Amino acid sequence: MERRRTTGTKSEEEQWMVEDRVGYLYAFFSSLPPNAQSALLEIRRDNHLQYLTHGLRQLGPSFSVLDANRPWICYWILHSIALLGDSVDAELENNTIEFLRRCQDPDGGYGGGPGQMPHLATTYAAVNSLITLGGHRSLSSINRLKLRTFLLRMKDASGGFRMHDGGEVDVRACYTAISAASVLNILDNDLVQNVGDYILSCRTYEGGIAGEPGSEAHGGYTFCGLAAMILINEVHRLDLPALIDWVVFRQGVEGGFQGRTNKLVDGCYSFWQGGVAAIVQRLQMVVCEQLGLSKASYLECTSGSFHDSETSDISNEEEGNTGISSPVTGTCQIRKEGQDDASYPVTLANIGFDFINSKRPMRPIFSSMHLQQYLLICSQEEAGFRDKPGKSRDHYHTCYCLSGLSICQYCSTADADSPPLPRDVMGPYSNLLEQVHPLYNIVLDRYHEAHEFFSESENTSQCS
Ligand SMILES: CC(C)=CCC/C(C)=C/CC/C(C)=C/COP(=O)(O)OP(=O)(O)O
Ligand SMILES: [Zn+2]
Repeated sequence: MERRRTTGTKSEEEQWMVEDRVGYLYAFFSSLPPNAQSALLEIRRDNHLQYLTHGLRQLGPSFSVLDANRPWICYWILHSIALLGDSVDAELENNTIEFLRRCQDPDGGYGGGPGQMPHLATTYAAVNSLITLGGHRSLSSINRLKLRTFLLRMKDASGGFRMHDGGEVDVRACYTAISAASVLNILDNDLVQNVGDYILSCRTYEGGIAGEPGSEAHGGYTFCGLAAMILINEVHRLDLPALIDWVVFRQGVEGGFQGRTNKLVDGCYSFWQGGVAAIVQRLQMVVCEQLGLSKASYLECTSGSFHDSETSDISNEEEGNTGISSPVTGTCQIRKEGQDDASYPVTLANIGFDFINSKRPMRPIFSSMHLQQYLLICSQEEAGFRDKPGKSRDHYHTCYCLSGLSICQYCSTADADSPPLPRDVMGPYSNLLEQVHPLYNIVLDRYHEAHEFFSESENTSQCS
């Protein structure tokens, strides 16, 4: 079959170059004897850990580098280390908590460095970093009362959020605000007000979500929009069949995902697009409802998609109930079109928790193996990960390539707490990473610790 070559925002030369480099690596891999192939598929855990720890130390004991991105660097590194099943030593942990404390603005939120203006992106990164570090000192260093005030100040008349005082309003700002508020258990109706309308205004004719109304659909923003819509309990308002259609066609012949139509694949979209695909797996009832499928068709299209116990769980549902009520998707409570707050009360604080405890009623909608192959053979370096062959490693790509690998490894199990089967993990089973909460991109056990911590009354009193 003739391969379709696309033209558009990337040049044909660029696409050929990627295909040549990727093709060369795959041909090289195929030419190797089995033991050498296995070695190439191994996650070079120790090397990655060394690269990451060195990166965090480079920020120095005083983290004095002049950069507006430092909480991000902390998050990319700490999250990567957590995904690899490790943690930093006590000194580095103390330095990081202390540094992030100095980034916290007296009026709430976190800036890119001490004394810098608070910004939603660095606030999200700082909150996720502190949750990833875990422990009382780290979690209680977040001033949630002031943070809520900062988030409310960022709220725009459109319902969206602006990144910082006087800054741009976009879907990234909506997600970072909602994600931080949700995980810290400070999400309320004032913050949620009309944010769904803003996100809906960013949908595009292709089926994905853009950064702002009128822009092009992009994987980064589609992840942000979808995750935020779930966290505010309004995901039923998105056109999920159209979104699925868009995201599945973003996986390229190389195995990796592209961020938008006619652009090159890049390892970081393994998380942004792979995360969208993994999230959608738990929304099958909403999808079926939007497609107008009856319960019988729903059962038919899910039967055999996972293990027998999974299908029998679903068949035990009340007759005629095609709603997205809790039993079908585990405990995930997702509102149906037309249901109002009064008829379908939901506690905003529990949405993230219920979501991760829900089952995945359907199999992956993308090729997990092909994506793992791209990540392990084309993105992995001796230490660290990169966008694509020919590019250099960096902490951002290391974080999102590992996050994408974790998404791939766990997306074929129906239950949140069953370990993946060896056949679903490319390379040796020792490649298995920690599982992430896909709505926040935080390693699951750190998420659970934070959820418990911020649900306890003595820790929530500063917010009431
Ligand atoms: C939580 C949070 C802050 C999320 C951010 C999400 C994210 C990655 C947004 C992408 C932004 C964007 C339009 C990149 C395009 O860059 P490009 O033109 O260099 O890349 P491309 O060719 O792959 O589109
Ligand atoms: Zn990238």
